[in-house]
Amino acid sequence: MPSRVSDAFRSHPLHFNHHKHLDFNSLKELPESHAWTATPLDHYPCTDPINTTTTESVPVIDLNDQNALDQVGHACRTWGVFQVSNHGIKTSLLHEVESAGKRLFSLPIEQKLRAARSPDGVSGYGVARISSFFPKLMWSEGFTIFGSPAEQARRLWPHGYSNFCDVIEEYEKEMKQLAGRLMWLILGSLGIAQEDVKWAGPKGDFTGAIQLNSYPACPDPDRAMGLAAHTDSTLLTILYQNNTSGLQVLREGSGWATVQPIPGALVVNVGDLLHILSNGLYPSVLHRAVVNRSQHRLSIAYLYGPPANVPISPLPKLVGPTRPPLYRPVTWVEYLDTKAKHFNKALASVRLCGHFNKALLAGDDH
Ligand SMILES: C=C1C[C@]23C[C@@]1(O)CC[C@H]2[C@@]12CCC[C@@](C)(C(=O)O1)[C@H]2[C@@H]3C(=O)O
Ligand SMILES: O=C(O)CCC(=O)C(=O)O
Ligand SMILES: [Fe+2]
Repeated sequence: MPSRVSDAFRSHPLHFNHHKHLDFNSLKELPESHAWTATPLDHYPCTDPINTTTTESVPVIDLNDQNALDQVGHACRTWGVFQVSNHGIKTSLLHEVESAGKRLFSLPIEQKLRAARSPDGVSGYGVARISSFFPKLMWSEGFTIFGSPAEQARRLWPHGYSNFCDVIEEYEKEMKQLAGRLMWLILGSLGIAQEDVKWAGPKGDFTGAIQLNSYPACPDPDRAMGLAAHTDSTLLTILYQNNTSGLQVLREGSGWATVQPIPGALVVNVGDLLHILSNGLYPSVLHRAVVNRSQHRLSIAYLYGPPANVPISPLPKLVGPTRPPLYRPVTWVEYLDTKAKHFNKALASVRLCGHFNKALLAGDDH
């Protein structure tokens, strides 16, 4: 088993031919390669009709509100996602990172491919990692940054990469701080304090990745998919979306709810590792990105995880005689490796209590 996040995908490389990377802006029709077809893999183990939509709104929480703790707890239990305002990240930094993303994606395809993510790597330009589980391609391109952005940025702009790096590094620093604050707020809403999480002491080396997602305007949006339904393999994810909607979350019992962009707000969603840590009390949220005919959409996700090699398991305080531990311990690296292999069955594959067996994994068609 690899021990570093950067090595998590060694055993499941993602091979994509460069000719599959399209210059989206030059296309007047949706190519067959991108005409999305629902597959059984779209269907997670949930009871909802998968294509129903709802007009319900994701909770918006003012972090300065004195009831923020309770509101966060309620949102995590019932939605697995919420938007935050008064989060302390300067609007100017959000705009700068948005411009940096736009600058990157508007480069010619040949230039972007110079920073292509290697098949077994984490950082760089390419299609979403989960693409290999689907017969058709998604209408999006992505750029993943894990650790320093310098190596990839130098390939994109050999003579002028420092501005991009400065903005990304500043964003990483600010996001890491906010993600820590949000994690303790979320755990606090479960009655968990810092001393209850031994591995998360002051030296706890939490890690984060930045995922820039670009969704060009699409000539046939109803037949395309920006980013297929998935949960994040994180503790939590903080997402900045520009003023174009596209993010949808699955609301149990109701269907897909659009997360309307609110200027300056950030979207926070529960990831699979928080789902495990909370012993299933705060379920990770299934989400996807749809595309539209006239507007380019950009989103920037900060994927926040625990120290790479710490076994994550249900917190002892959330386990008891009436609530046995639902998941076995798993490190972030091991979980990313499992996700790369089993995608939507990864969480079930680490579940205890006989809810899952090897026969289910045998159905993987990856
Ligand atoms: C830390 C990570 C989580 C992620 C894989 C990655 O190494 C970096 C990219 C992340 C992302 C973003 C888009 C959706 C997703 C499922 C994917 O394909 O790449 C997530 C991965 C994840 O959360 O499993
Ligand atoms: O673009 C979006 O709104 C969703 C992005 C996302 O889910 C991700 O990067 O993990
Ligand atoms: Fe996501």
